[in-house]
Amino acid sequence: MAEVEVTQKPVQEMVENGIQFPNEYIWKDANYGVIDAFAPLAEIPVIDIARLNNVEELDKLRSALTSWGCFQAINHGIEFSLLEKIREVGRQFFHLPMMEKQKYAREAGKIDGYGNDMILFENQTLDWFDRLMLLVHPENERKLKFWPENPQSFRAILFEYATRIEQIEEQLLKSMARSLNLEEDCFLKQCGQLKRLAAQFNYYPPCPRPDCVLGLKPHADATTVTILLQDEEVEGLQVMKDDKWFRVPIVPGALLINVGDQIEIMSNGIFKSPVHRALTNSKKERKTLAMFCASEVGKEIEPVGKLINDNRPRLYKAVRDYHETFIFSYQQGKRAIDAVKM
Ligand SMILES: O=C(O)CCC(=O)C(=O)O
Ligand SMILES: [Fe+2]
Repeated sequence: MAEVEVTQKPVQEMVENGIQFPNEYIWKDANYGVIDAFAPLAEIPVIDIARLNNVEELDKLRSALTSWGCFQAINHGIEFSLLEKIREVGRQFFHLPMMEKQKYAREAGKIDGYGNDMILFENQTLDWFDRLMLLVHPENERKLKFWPENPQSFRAILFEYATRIEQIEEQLLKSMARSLNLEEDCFLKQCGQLKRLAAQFNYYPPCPRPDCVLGLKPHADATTVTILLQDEEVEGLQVMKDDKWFRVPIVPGALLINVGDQIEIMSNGIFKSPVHRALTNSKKERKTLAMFCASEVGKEIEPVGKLINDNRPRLYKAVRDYHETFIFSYQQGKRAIDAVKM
Protein backbone atom coordinates (compact mmCIF):
# COMPACT_ATOMS: atom_id res chain seq x y z
CA MET A 1 0.00 0.00 0.00
CA ALA A 2 1.18 3.48 -0.82
CA GLU A 3 1.19 4.77 2.71
CA VAL A 4 4.45 6.45 3.63
CA GLU A 5 4.18 6.61 7.38
CA VAL A 6 1.60 6.30 10.07
CA THR A 7 0.84 9.92 10.88
CA GLN A 8 -2.49 9.89 12.59
CA LYS A 9 -2.50 9.92 16.38
CA PRO A 10 -4.94 7.69 18.20
CA VAL A 11 -8.15 9.68 18.69
CA GLN A 12 -8.13 8.59 22.32
CA GLU A 13 -4.77 10.31 22.82
CA MET A 14 -6.09 13.62 21.42
CA VAL A 15 -9.07 13.38 23.72
CA GLU A 16 -7.05 12.50 26.82
CA ASN A 17 -4.53 15.29 26.17
CA GLY A 18 -7.22 17.82 25.32
CA ILE A 19 -5.71 18.47 21.88
CA GLN A 20 -7.80 20.54 19.46
CA PHE A 21 -8.69 18.10 16.72
CA PRO A 22 -7.67 18.91 13.14
CA ASN A 23 -10.17 19.85 10.45
CA GLU A 24 -9.66 16.54 8.69
CA TYR A 25 -12.20 15.04 11.07
CA ILE A 26 -14.99 17.32 9.88
CA TRP A 27 -17.41 15.48 7.64
CA LYS A 28 -18.11 17.50 4.48
CA ASP A 29 -19.48 15.10 1.89
CA ALA A 30 -23.03 16.16 1.04
CA ASN A 31 -23.74 12.97 -0.96
CA TYR A 32 -24.85 10.95 2.01
CA GLY A 33 -27.01 13.55 3.74
CA VAL A 34 -26.49 15.23 7.08
CA ILE A 35 -25.49 13.69 10.39
CA ASP A 36 -28.74 13.04 12.23
CA ALA A 37 -28.60 11.39 15.63
CA PHE A 38 -32.41 11.33 15.71
CA ALA A 39 -32.96 9.27 12.58
CA PRO A 40 -35.85 6.80 12.98
CA LEU A 41 -35.18 3.42 14.53
CA ALA A 42 -34.71 0.67 11.95
CA GLU A 43 -37.10 -2.27 12.09
CA ILE A 44 -34.35 -4.71 11.30
CA PRO A 45 -35.62 -8.30 11.16
CA VAL A 46 -34.68 -10.61 14.03
CA ILE A 47 -33.76 -14.10 12.85
CA ASP A 48 -33.54 -17.24 14.92
CA ILE A 49 -30.39 -18.94 13.69
CA ALA A 50 -31.31 -22.22 15.36
CA ARG A 51 -34.45 -22.40 13.20
CA LEU A 52 -32.87 -21.89 9.79
CA ASN A 53 -33.80 -25.44 8.80
CA ASN A 54 -37.36 -24.27 8.89
CA VAL A 55 -38.79 -22.88 5.63
CA GLU A 56 -40.50 -19.95 7.32
CA GLU A 57 -37.29 -18.76 8.97
CA LEU A 58 -35.41 -19.23 5.70
CA ASP A 59 -37.99 -17.04 3.94
CA LYS A 60 -37.50 -14.42 6.63
CA LEU A 61 -33.77 -14.56 6.03
CA ARG A 62 -34.17 -14.03 2.30
CA SER A 63 -36.57 -11.19 2.83
CA ALA A 64 -34.23 -9.50 5.35
CA LEU A 65 -31.27 -9.72 3.02
CA THR A 66 -33.10 -8.49 -0.06
CA SER A 67 -34.51 -5.46 1.79
CA TRP A 68 -32.22 -4.31 4.62
CA GLY A 69 -29.17 -6.43 3.85
CA CYS A 70 -28.78 -7.04 7.55
CA PHE A 71 -30.51 -8.71 10.47
CA GLN A 72 -30.21 -9.32 14.18
CA ALA A 73 -29.21 -12.94 14.81
CA ILE A 74 -30.53 -14.58 17.96
CA ASN A 75 -29.98 -18.15 19.17
CA HIS A 76 -26.66 -18.03 17.35
CA GLY A 77 -25.07 -20.47 19.79
CA ILE A 78 -22.57 -18.13 21.46
CA GLU A 79 -23.47 -17.99 25.11
CA PHE A 80 -23.90 -14.65 26.81
CA SER A 81 -20.90 -15.24 29.07
CA LEU A 82 -18.55 -15.48 26.07
CA LEU A 83 -20.00 -12.27 24.60
CA GLU A 84 -19.31 -10.60 27.93
CA LYS A 85 -15.76 -11.94 28.06
CA ILE A 86 -14.83 -10.78 24.58
CA ARG A 87 -16.29 -7.34 25.31
CA GLU A 88 -14.38 -7.19 28.57
CA VAL A 89 -10.96 -8.00 27.10
CA GLY A 90 -11.58 -5.40 24.38
CA ARG A 91 -12.51 -2.82 27.01
CA GLN A 92 -9.45 -3.65 29.11
CA PHE A 93 -7.17 -3.31 26.11
CA PHE A 94 -8.42 0.15 25.15
CA HIS A 95 -8.10 1.25 28.78
CA LEU A 96 -4.42 0.31 29.00
CA PRO A 97 -1.95 3.20 29.12
CA MET A 98 -1.15 4.56 25.65
CA MET A 99 2.47 3.32 25.88
CA GLU A 100 1.26 -0.20 26.47
CA LYS A 101 -1.19 -0.09 23.56
CA GLN A 102 1.49 1.34 21.29
CA LYS A 103 3.45 -1.92 21.65
CA TYR A 104 0.89 -3.30 19.24
CA ALA A 105 0.89 -0.28 16.91
CA ARG A 106 0.10 -0.83 13.25
CA GLU A 107 3.08 -0.50 10.88
CA ALA A 108 3.02 1.80 7.83
CA GLY A 109 1.33 0.22 4.85
CA LYS A 110 0.05 -2.74 6.90
CA ILE A 111 -3.34 -3.50 8.33
CA ASP A 112 -2.84 -5.50 11.52
CA GLY A 113 -2.41 -3.81 14.87
CA TYR A 114 -3.56 -0.89 16.99
CA GLY A 115 -4.16 2.47 15.38
CA ASN A 116 -6.26 4.03 12.66
CA ASP A 117 -7.02 3.54 9.01
CA MET A 118 -4.33 4.32 6.46
CA ILE A 119 -4.17 7.84 5.13
CA LEU A 120 -3.95 7.36 1.38
CA PHE A 121 -5.13 10.72 0.07
CA GLU A 122 -4.79 14.38 0.84
CA ASN A 123 -8.11 15.68 2.10
CA GLN A 124 -9.11 12.25 3.34
CA THR A 125 -11.82 12.72 5.97
CA LEU A 126 -10.66 11.01 9.15
CA ASP A 127 -12.84 8.81 11.30
CA TRP A 128 -13.30 9.42 15.02
CA PHE A 129 -12.22 6.00 16.16
CA ASP A 130 -9.24 3.85 17.05
CA ARG A 131 -9.12 0.18 16.36
CA LEU A 132 -7.26 -3.02 16.95
CA MET A 133 -7.28 -5.13 13.81
CA LEU A 134 -6.18 -8.76 13.97
CA LEU A 135 -6.19 -11.25 11.14
CA VAL A 136 -7.27 -14.63 12.50
CA HIS A 137 -7.32 -16.77 9.34
CA PRO A 138 -5.52 -17.98 7.28
CA GLU A 139 -3.38 -19.10 10.16
CA ASN A 140 -0.02 -18.77 8.39
CA GLU A 141 -0.64 -15.04 7.89
CA ARG A 142 -1.58 -14.41 11.51
CA LYS A 143 0.73 -11.91 13.21
CA LEU A 144 0.65 -12.81 16.84
CA LYS A 145 2.92 -9.94 17.81
CA PHE A 146 -0.09 -7.65 17.44
CA TRP A 147 -2.29 -9.83 19.63
CA PRO A 148 -2.29 -8.30 23.11
CA GLU A 149 -0.96 -10.36 25.98
CA ASN A 150 -2.45 -7.80 28.28
CA PRO A 151 -5.12 -8.57 29.40
CA GLN A 152 -3.66 -12.00 29.81
CA SER A 153 -6.72 -13.90 28.60
CA PHE A 154 -7.10 -11.78 25.44
CA ARG A 155 -5.68 -14.28 22.96
CA ALA A 156 -7.44 -17.36 24.31
CA ILE A 157 -10.80 -15.59 24.39
CA LEU A 158 -10.42 -14.22 20.88
CA PHE A 159 -9.46 -17.68 19.58
CA GLU A 160 -12.54 -19.18 21.15
CA TYR A 161 -14.80 -16.42 19.90
CA ALA A 162 -13.35 -16.63 16.36
CA THR A 163 -13.93 -20.40 16.22
CA ARG A 164 -17.55 -19.89 17.15
CA ILE A 165 -17.96 -17.05 14.66
CA GLU A 166 -16.68 -19.28 11.86
CA GLN A 167 -19.32 -21.85 12.66
CA ILE A 168 -21.98 -19.17 12.40
CA GLU A 169 -20.49 -17.84 9.16
CA GLU A 170 -20.59 -21.29 7.56
CA GLN A 171 -24.15 -21.87 8.65
CA LEU A 172 -25.19 -18.46 7.35
CA LEU A 173 -23.57 -18.84 3.94
CA LYS A 174 -25.24 -22.22 3.52
CA SER A 175 -28.62 -20.90 4.62
CA MET A 176 -28.34 -17.92 2.31
CA ALA A 177 -27.71 -20.25 -0.63
CA ARG A 178 -30.61 -22.54 0.35
CA SER A 179 -32.93 -19.55 0.67
CA LEU A 180 -32.30 -18.89 -3.04
CA ASN A 181 -32.81 -22.58 -3.97
CA LEU A 182 -29.12 -22.99 -4.70
CA GLU A 183 -26.80 -25.78 -3.64
CA GLU A 184 -25.89 -24.98 -0.10
CA ASP A 185 -22.14 -24.80 -0.60
CA CYS A 186 -22.18 -22.59 -3.71
CA PHE A 187 -21.13 -19.40 -1.86
CA LEU A 188 -18.68 -21.24 0.38
CA LYS A 189 -16.98 -22.88 -2.63
CA GLN A 190 -16.35 -19.46 -4.14
CA CYS A 191 -14.68 -18.40 -0.89
CA GLY A 192 -11.93 -20.99 -1.41
CA GLN A 193 -9.87 -23.09 0.99
CA LEU A 194 -8.18 -20.11 2.58
CA LYS A 195 -11.11 -17.89 3.40
CA ARG A 196 -10.28 -15.00 5.66
CA LEU A 197 -11.42 -13.91 9.06
CA ALA A 198 -10.32 -10.69 10.73
CA ALA A 199 -11.33 -9.23 14.08
CA GLN A 200 -11.63 -5.47 14.38
CA PHE A 201 -12.14 -4.02 17.84
CA ASN A 202 -13.53 -0.51 17.34
CA TYR A 203 -13.20 2.17 19.99
CA TYR A 204 -15.06 5.47 19.59
CA PRO A 205 -14.03 8.00 22.26
CA PRO A 206 -16.52 10.72 23.24
CA CYS A 207 -16.39 13.49 20.63
CA PRO A 208 -16.85 17.21 21.31
CA ARG A 209 -18.56 17.75 17.93
CA PRO A 210 -20.86 14.79 17.19
CA ASP A 211 -22.89 17.09 14.93
CA CYS A 212 -20.12 17.31 12.32
CA VAL A 213 -17.73 14.39 12.97
CA LEU A 214 -18.41 10.74 12.16
CA GLY A 215 -17.07 7.70 13.97
CA LEU A 216 -16.98 5.84 10.66
CA LYS A 217 -17.75 7.32 7.26
CA PRO A 218 -20.61 5.84 5.22
CA HIS A 219 -19.43 2.57 3.71
CA ALA A 220 -20.50 -0.94 2.87
CA ASP A 221 -18.22 -3.78 3.96
CA ALA A 222 -15.90 -5.61 1.56
CA THR A 223 -16.78 -8.94 3.18
CA THR A 224 -19.03 -11.89 2.51
CA VAL A 225 -20.64 -11.18 5.85
CA THR A 226 -19.68 -9.04 8.83
CA ILE A 227 -20.72 -10.26 12.26
CA LEU A 228 -20.95 -7.28 14.58
CA LEU A 229 -21.12 -7.33 18.34
CA GLN A 230 -22.54 -3.94 19.22
CA ASP A 231 -21.83 -1.96 22.35
CA GLU A 232 -24.18 -3.22 25.04
CA GLU A 233 -25.59 0.20 25.85
CA VAL A 234 -24.33 2.99 23.58
CA GLU A 235 -26.03 3.29 20.20
CA GLY A 236 -24.27 4.77 17.20
CA LEU A 237 -24.66 2.57 14.15
CA GLN A 238 -26.94 3.74 11.34
CA VAL A 239 -27.92 1.88 8.20
CA MET A 240 -29.21 3.27 4.94
CA LYS A 241 -32.33 1.91 3.27
CA ASP A 242 -34.04 3.51 0.26
CA ASP A 243 -31.70 6.50 0.61
CA LYS A 244 -32.73 7.19 4.21
CA TRP A 245 -30.75 6.71 7.41
CA PHE A 246 -32.05 4.58 10.27
CA ARG A 247 -30.63 3.95 13.74
CA VAL A 248 -29.75 0.33 14.41
CA PRO A 249 -31.23 -0.77 17.75
CA ILE A 250 -29.26 -2.71 20.36
CA VAL A 251 -30.76 -6.15 20.89
CA PRO A 252 -29.17 -7.67 24.00
CA GLY A 253 -27.36 -10.93 23.24
CA ALA A 254 -27.89 -10.61 19.47
CA LEU A 255 -25.23 -10.36 16.77
CA LEU A 256 -25.83 -7.98 13.89
CA ILE A 257 -25.20 -9.70 10.57
CA ASN A 258 -24.37 -7.45 7.65
CA VAL A 259 -24.14 -8.67 4.09
CA GLY A 260 -20.92 -7.41 2.49
CA ASP A 261 -20.14 -6.59 -1.13
CA GLN A 262 -18.76 -10.07 -1.85
CA ILE A 263 -22.15 -11.70 -1.22
CA GLU A 264 -23.90 -8.92 -3.13
CA ILE A 265 -21.66 -9.84 -6.08
CA MET A 266 -22.07 -13.62 -5.74
CA SER A 267 -25.84 -13.28 -5.37
CA ASN A 268 -25.94 -11.09 -8.49
CA GLY A 269 -27.33 -8.20 -6.48
CA ILE A 270 -30.23 -10.11 -4.90
CA PHE A 271 -28.76 -9.71 -1.44
CA LYS A 272 -27.90 -6.12 -0.57
CA SER A 273 -24.69 -4.95 1.03
CA PRO A 274 -26.05 -2.01 3.02
CA VAL A 275 -24.31 1.34 3.40
CA HIS A 276 -23.83 2.11 7.08
CA ARG A 277 -22.02 4.65 9.25
CA ALA A 278 -21.20 5.16 12.91
CA LEU A 279 -22.06 8.36 14.74
CA THR A 280 -20.21 9.69 17.77
CA ASN A 281 -21.58 11.23 20.92
CA SER A 282 -20.16 13.73 23.38
CA LYS A 283 -20.66 11.75 26.59
CA LYS A 284 -19.86 8.08 26.35
CA GLU A 285 -17.22 5.95 24.72
CA ARG A 286 -18.57 3.25 22.44
CA LYS A 287 -16.98 -0.10 21.68
CA THR A 288 -17.92 -2.66 19.05
CA LEU A 289 -16.32 -5.78 17.61
CA ALA A 290 -16.60 -6.48 13.89
CA MET A 291 -15.67 -9.94 12.63
CA PHE A 292 -14.99 -9.62 8.90
CA CYS A 293 -15.47 -12.83 6.89
CA ALA A 294 -14.14 -12.81 3.35
CA SER A 295 -13.04 -15.01 0.46
CA GLU A 296 -9.50 -16.24 -0.15
CA VAL A 297 -7.17 -13.54 -1.47
CA GLY A 298 -6.51 -13.90 -5.18
CA LYS A 299 -9.50 -16.16 -5.75
CA GLU A 300 -11.96 -14.91 -8.29
CA ILE A 301 -15.54 -14.36 -7.18
CA GLU A 302 -18.50 -13.73 -9.46
CA PRO A 303 -22.29 -13.96 -9.65
CA VAL A 304 -23.58 -17.54 -9.35
CA GLY A 305 -24.62 -18.72 -12.84
CA LYS A 306 -28.08 -19.87 -11.71
CA LEU A 307 -28.89 -16.32 -10.60
CA ILE A 308 -28.33 -14.88 -14.07
CA ASN A 309 -31.19 -15.04 -16.55
CA ASP A 310 -33.15 -12.92 -19.04
CA ASN A 311 -35.07 -11.20 -16.27
CA ARG A 312 -32.00 -10.72 -14.16
CA PRO A 313 -28.95 -9.99 -16.29
CA ARG A 314 -25.51 -10.30 -14.86
CA LEU A 315 -24.77 -7.21 -12.75
CA TYR A 316 -21.12 -7.71 -11.76
CA LYS A 317 -17.88 -8.70 -13.39
CA ALA A 318 -15.67 -11.43 -11.97
CA VAL A 319 -13.29 -9.87 -9.47
CA ARG A 320 -10.06 -10.83 -7.77
CA ASP A 321 -8.54 -9.02 -4.77
CA TYR A 322 -11.67 -7.07 -4.07
CA HIS A 323 -10.17 -5.77 -0.87
CA GLU A 324 -7.56 -3.64 -2.66
CA THR A 325 -10.20 -1.96 -4.85
CA PHE A 326 -12.22 -1.45 -1.73
CA ILE A 327 -9.77 0.48 0.43
CA PHE A 328 -9.04 3.04 -2.27
CA SER A 329 -12.69 3.63 -3.07
CA TYR A 330 -13.66 3.86 0.59
CA GLN A 331 -11.10 6.50 1.48
CA GLN A 332 -12.27 8.58 -1.50
CA GLY A 333 -15.85 8.34 -0.32
CA LYS A 334 -16.85 6.06 -3.20
CA ARG A 335 -18.46 2.64 -3.27
CA ALA A 336 -16.08 -0.08 -4.42
CA ILE A 337 -18.86 -2.22 -5.81
CA ASP A 338 -19.56 0.43 -8.46
CA ALA A 339 -16.14 -0.31 -9.92
CA VAL A 340 -17.09 -3.95 -10.65
CA LYS A 341 -20.52 -3.33 -12.18
CA MET A 342 -20.98 -4.60 -15.75
O1 LIG B 1 -19.02 0.14 15.09
C1 LIG B 1 -20.01 0.00 14.40
O2 LIG B 1 -21.15 0.09 14.84
C2 LIG B 1 -19.87 -0.31 12.94
C3 LIG B 1 -18.56 -0.91 12.58
C4 LIG B 1 -18.39 -1.10 11.12
O3 LIG B 1 -19.22 -0.79 10.32
C5 LIG B 1 -17.13 -1.68 10.61
O4 LIG B 1 -16.22 -1.92 11.43
O5 LIG B 1 -17.05 -1.91 9.39
FE1 LIG C 1 -18.84 -1.66 8.35
